[in-house]
Amino acid sequence: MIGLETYRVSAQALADYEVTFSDDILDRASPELATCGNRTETRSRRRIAVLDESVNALYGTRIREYFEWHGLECQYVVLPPGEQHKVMETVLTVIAEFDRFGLDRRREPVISFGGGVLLDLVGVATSMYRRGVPHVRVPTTLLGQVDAAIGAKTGINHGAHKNRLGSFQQPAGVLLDRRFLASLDERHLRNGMAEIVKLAVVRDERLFELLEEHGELLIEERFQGSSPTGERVARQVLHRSVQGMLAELEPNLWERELDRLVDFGHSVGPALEMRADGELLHGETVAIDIALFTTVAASRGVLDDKAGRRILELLHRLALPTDHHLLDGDLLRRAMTDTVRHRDGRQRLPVPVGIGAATFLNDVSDEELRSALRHRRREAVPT
Ligand SMILES: NC(=O)c1ccc[n+]([C@@H]2O[C@H](COP(=O)([O-])OP(=O)(O)OC[C@H]3O[C@@H](n4cnc5c(N)ncnc54)[C@H](O)[C@@H]3O)[C@@H](O)[C@H]2O)c1
Ligand SMILES: O=C(CO)[C@@H](O)[C@H](O)[C@H](O)[C@H](O)COP(=O)(O)O
Ligand SMILES: [Co+2]
Repeated sequence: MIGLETYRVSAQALADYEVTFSDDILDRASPELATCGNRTETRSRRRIAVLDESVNALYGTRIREYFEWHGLECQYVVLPPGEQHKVMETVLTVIAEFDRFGLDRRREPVISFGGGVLLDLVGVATSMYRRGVPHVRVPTTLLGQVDAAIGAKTGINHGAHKNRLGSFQQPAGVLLDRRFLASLDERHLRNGMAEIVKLAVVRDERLFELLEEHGELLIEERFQGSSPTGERVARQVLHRSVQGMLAELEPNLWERELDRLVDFGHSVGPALEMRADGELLHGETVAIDIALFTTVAASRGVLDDKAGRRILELLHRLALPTDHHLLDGDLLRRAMTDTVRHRDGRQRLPVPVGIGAATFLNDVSDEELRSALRHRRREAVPT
């Protein structure tokens, strides 16, 4: 007690989880999937697995064979793919399945197989159910592997807003297996590349160079290492991306600090993504946002023209969009209003000051943004 009427409660939550690269998690000889997330002494042989519909079609048989071989009794829930399903209704469907299964509180990890959409929404369900049940994440998209799966954020869209509802929930474990990327279509590979470009621009010049030199090869080989160079670079790029992302996330996992470099690409992007209503993928809006704020930085002179050009050229080379017809002055203004609220009253706009280095701006006017947009359109390479 610190006064006559006041009791202070002070407790700390420890985040402690592992992100593990594994070469073939569905190989029955790999123990990771069978053991991941079950750290309690009273181990259970039951699991509930939530699968994206496409992942189920492609890998469902192998996943079922794996759990069966390991003597785990598993219930399967298959969810339809697509950002339009990242809503509360789907979360409640998942929760109804937990009830039907009779999910124990700690010893029966929920295991998710899918991209960022599925992981985000199952994350919401697992963080709410009994106020938190363990969740093992198995990302099957590039974007999932380098970003969505490895931090502590869960989220669903609500109203007109991206990720308006969600929670911070550390995963019980994350298993990264690039073999899943073999079946990913080219657009979704490029989409994942956008989050890698984001990270490279703000903190890792070497990663940026690797993308400049080998980005197209990586996409062509779907990160499967069909050539010796492709193999070496795929491993390097995935490891540098995950390592760099975790280095940004770990010291600020609960986002007490709102100046976040990994928000680069996400200042007006989320509003554009919602407005485009399925026409643009998440990573594509990240690319458009990167292009816009690179232009802001170059126009201000905090970024030299050569570096600015390299960033835009890399986006073009990776066939990522750098503009969209729905991006206009009105959208920019409304996006910034919401972003400032999300960042607690300040803009905190990450912008590059070189390749691999960034700063935050807090005084960008609506006119400056509109002017950057006009500038981008004048410079746009006709296709
Ligand atoms: N929580 C976070 O920190 C965080 C970070 C970044 C992005 N996100 C969220 O992630 C979402 C985007 O994730 P995404 O890009 O992975 O999209 P996604 O989950 O929609 O998956 C993309 C598509 O690929 C299909 N698919 C998945 N795995 C496949 C495979 N191995 N082979 C073939 N097809 C496969 C899916 O069915 C889907 O159609 C957005 O909602 C974004 O907000 C969250
Ligand atoms: O897209 C996401 C998370 O949703 C990440 O790629 C990104 O690094 C950041 O977490 C976002 O910039 C901020 O996300 P949010 O708080 O707006 O959901
Ligand atoms: Co993102």
